[in-house]
Amino acid sequence: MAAAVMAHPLEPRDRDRRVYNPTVVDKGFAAPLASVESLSDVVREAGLVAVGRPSPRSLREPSSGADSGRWSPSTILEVTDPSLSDGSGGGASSGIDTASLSGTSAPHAGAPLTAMNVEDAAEAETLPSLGWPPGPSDSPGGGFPGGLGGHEVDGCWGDRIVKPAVDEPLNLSFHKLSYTVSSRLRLRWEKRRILDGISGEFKAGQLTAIMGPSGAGKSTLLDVMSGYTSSGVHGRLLVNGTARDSRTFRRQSVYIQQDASLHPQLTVSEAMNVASVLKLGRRGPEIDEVLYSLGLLEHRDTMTSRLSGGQLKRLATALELLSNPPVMFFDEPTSGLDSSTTKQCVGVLRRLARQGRTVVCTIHQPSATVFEMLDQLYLVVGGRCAYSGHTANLLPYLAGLGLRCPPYHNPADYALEVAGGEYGDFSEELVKASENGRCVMWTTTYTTRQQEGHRQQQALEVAVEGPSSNKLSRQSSSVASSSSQSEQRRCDRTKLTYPTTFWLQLYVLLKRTFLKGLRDRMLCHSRLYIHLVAGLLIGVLFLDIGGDAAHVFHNFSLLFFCLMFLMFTALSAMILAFPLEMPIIAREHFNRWYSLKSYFLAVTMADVPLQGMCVCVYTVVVYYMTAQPMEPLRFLQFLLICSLVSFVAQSVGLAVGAAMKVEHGVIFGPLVILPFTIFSGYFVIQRDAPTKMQWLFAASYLKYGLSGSMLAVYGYGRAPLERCSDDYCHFKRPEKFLHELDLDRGNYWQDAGILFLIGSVLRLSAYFVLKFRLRRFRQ
Ligand SMILES: Nc1ncnc2c1ncn2[C@@H]1O[C@H](COP(=O)(O)OP(=O)(O)OP(=O)(O)O)[C@@H](O)[C@H]1O
Repeated sequence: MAAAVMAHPLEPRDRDRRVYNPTVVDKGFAAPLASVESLSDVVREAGLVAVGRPSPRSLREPSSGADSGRWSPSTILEVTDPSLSDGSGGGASSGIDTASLSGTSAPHAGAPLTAMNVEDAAEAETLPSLGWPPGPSDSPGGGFPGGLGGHEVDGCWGDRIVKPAVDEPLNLSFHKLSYTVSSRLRLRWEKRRILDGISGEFKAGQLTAIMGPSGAGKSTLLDVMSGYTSSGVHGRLLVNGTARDSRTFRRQSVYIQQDASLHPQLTVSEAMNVASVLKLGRRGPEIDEVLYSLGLLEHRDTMTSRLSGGQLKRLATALELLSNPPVMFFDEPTSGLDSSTTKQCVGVLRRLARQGRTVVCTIHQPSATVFEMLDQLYLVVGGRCAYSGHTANLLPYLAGLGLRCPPYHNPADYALEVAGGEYGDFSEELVKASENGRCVMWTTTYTTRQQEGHRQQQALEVAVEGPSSNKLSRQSSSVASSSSQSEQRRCDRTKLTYPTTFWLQLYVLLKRTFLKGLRDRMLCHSRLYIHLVAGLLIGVLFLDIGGDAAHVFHNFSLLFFCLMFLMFTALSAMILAFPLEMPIIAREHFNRWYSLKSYFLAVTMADVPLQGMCVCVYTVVVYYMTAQPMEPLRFLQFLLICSLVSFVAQSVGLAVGAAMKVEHGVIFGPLVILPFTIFSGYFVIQRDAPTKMQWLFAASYLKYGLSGSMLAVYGYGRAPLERCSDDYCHFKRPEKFLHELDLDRGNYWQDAGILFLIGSVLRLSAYFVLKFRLRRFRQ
């Protein structure tokens, strides 16, 4: 029997009665002490019907209207005072109708909840809504009703609600899956099979852990299942029984890798905003909701670089959770976490699963408590399946093979010891017994099988009595219509490659890259100062030589040095742009935040203002101090040529950075551009070079830079130089000097055009190299 009491749960008079007041929920937790996360605790502490033990009604009635997809307060709790219940101690739960767990009316309708026990399902379905929208963000408590100010949330984030249940549960299965790589062994390419014909199923609503000894193939299996690795994979991958379409599946799943690669220069909320706009096309209320549910709300203004390891992992999950994906893969989400944080982390994964998601993770040596929190275990040994089934069935399974776990021994440890060969080599027996993952008899518990039987019995009754005679049929028809709607939504989504347009992606990524650049003050300022200081030094060294006919060769050296300097600074600024971000690009691009095109364009465009400023500062200082001709057109032409040379050098840097690792790029980059200096026309004039080497001059972009800058300074009918600090100046007339250097027939605009062309082609190549590298990076 349900009872709604109009008082705060912690008010003394009600504390005595131990009754929770649902109206507090309705009012958005306005009461000072009832913070949202403590709701379940309050109920538990109060000795009431646990959150995981709702009434049948609360299980069946999702909220409607504007709040659909979430659970309205009325469905959160219909709290029953045990004293008023039937005395079974289970309160309303004692009356749970197992049919209500069939998933027909639940938010994860259609998801087979075969291995979920009653409590688990109830836990999933009675998770309270956060009552969005929250109050003003500057309110105490971070804008959440009920207030979180000063509340230590880190300790209980595993107990919180996360995103609303998914509307499209997906069961993944794989049959005879193999993955082979070719590796080079003593000048020979050898094929190595890492996954060997394994099968299995990862169900919606369940938390599946992949375990096994080191090197068994756990991460590889996750890579293959998530689609992160696709070449070299053979076998059948199915989603809800039909062949997996990799493009569609990428829209439905996210993969959170072991090393949470995030942008250290952004705060938590900035990172969430970027993810939200890219994934949802807007900055939504989901941000605070998700942050809250993962215990990060009070850290939202913290720089990502200052987060702890566990917080980083949670942030990585929060970023992907924004799009409410039905399938989530986690590679070792608990590595590096202490036991308490590990428990919280697995708690979050379990909750994500309970809301209808398919959650698969790899895990190393879970404690007995953590192991109990898992639903399904997929044990891998040498790329084959040693066990696939419910965690509760592991020990009976092993016992059936004569492998008895010692009393008080952690089952997870025992399984790993067996798999690792500590009790002898049982791998063949295990693989045989599990039929390499095909055997499904261990996937359900005894209790669940009973529930399953009960549900089938009910379905049979409905079929006999007719479709309209039972509420189950009504639920079924609503499921049918919702599944056709979700089918429609799926079709709509299939047309889109990314959630947002190219231009929005470009805008967001540009903004993010700018922000990161500005935050990296050291790099940003030092680049500017280096150009200024170098300009001043060169200016002093070559002071006033520009108009002196006795120093034309010195001026020639000066112009060449200017190009060299700008070339190296531009190259080194861009050479690290991609290698350092490769893990981040791989994650974000794979999880469909943006296309590679928009990322590439944003990164290359974002550096333009800073590099432009650097070139301007340097050029203005040097041009003025060395007394080059004070004609605006000549100055602009010189500036343009300098900018184009740095554009080309940036493109070389991007291409080298895209193709190589950081350590290789730093060494190899300067080596790539050195040959261009030899054939620039400074050391050897083109007409004096052997005929067979003439083409190398044509390929040297520095030659066009030097030719262009000389023409800008001395070309186009410049008047004879007025000053001559020597007794005799042979090159008083600039055209005579240009003729000496074989530049008198040169064309400035042609040089500028060729430089632009070379820069663009190199940039395009950098894009394709990056695309290729990204593919290789995922293998
Ligand atoms: N691209 C590859 N080329 C060659 N060998 C590979 C490749 N990918 C994986 N392997 C090998 O496959 C085996 C399984 O690797 P995987 O990373 O999946 O193991 P794991 O079970 O996750 O190990 P750990 O628990 O230590 O992380 C390892 O021996 C690894 O060296």
